Amino acid sequence: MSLTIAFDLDGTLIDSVPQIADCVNTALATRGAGPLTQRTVQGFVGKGLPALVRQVARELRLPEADTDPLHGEILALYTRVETPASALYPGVRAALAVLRDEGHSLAICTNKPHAATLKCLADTGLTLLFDRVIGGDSLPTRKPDPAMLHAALDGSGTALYVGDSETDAETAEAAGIPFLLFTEGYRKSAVEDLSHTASFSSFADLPNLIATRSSSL
Ligand SMILES: O=C(O)COP(=O)(O)O
Repeated sequence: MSLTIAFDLDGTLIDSVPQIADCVNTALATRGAGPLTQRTVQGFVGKGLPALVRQVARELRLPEADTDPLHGEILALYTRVETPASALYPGVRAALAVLRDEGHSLAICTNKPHAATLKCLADTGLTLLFDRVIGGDSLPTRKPDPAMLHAALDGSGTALYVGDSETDAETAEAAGIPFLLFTEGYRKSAVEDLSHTASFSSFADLPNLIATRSSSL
């Protein structure tokens, strides 16, 4: 059976924290603030850029009035930053190619800003694999609101969402779509806390896992 499979981006297909941290720290350096470690920045990824900037500002006690300018500067850097192909998690490209060859339609549903998402997909050579790309500023609301996932799935009844975080799991649940958890990404809680969720730790296993599950969808 062919499915529409939506993927989260940061922490699912791509380990993008080094690039995000670079953008954040470049903008902070002009203020004489920071730098923040990649680990700290990773903890702020998942709810979109405005939420990340608010957490950066809180962490460093930056003046409230600086939040909007800081967001604008980070967004400008983020839209230009190069993502190396090595940022893809192992096996991602091959797994996506297999899923396409099997006739599935693929989409991106990420809270990363849309322009930065398109650049990241182009840099890593993934653009042509996806039929639809919904970014964090594509719609009035972000994940965990399910509207983004509905848009990414474009009305397809037989669908799956693949992501790495609690936000992704919550989004899938709100949309009524089955969820597959990639356990090697930026999840904040223990895997056991999400043990009711089907999971995988290697993209080499994903096509088989989807084939097994698609029979029960
Ligand atoms: O928070 C972000 O900017 C992106 O996060 P996501 O790709 O995991 O949705």
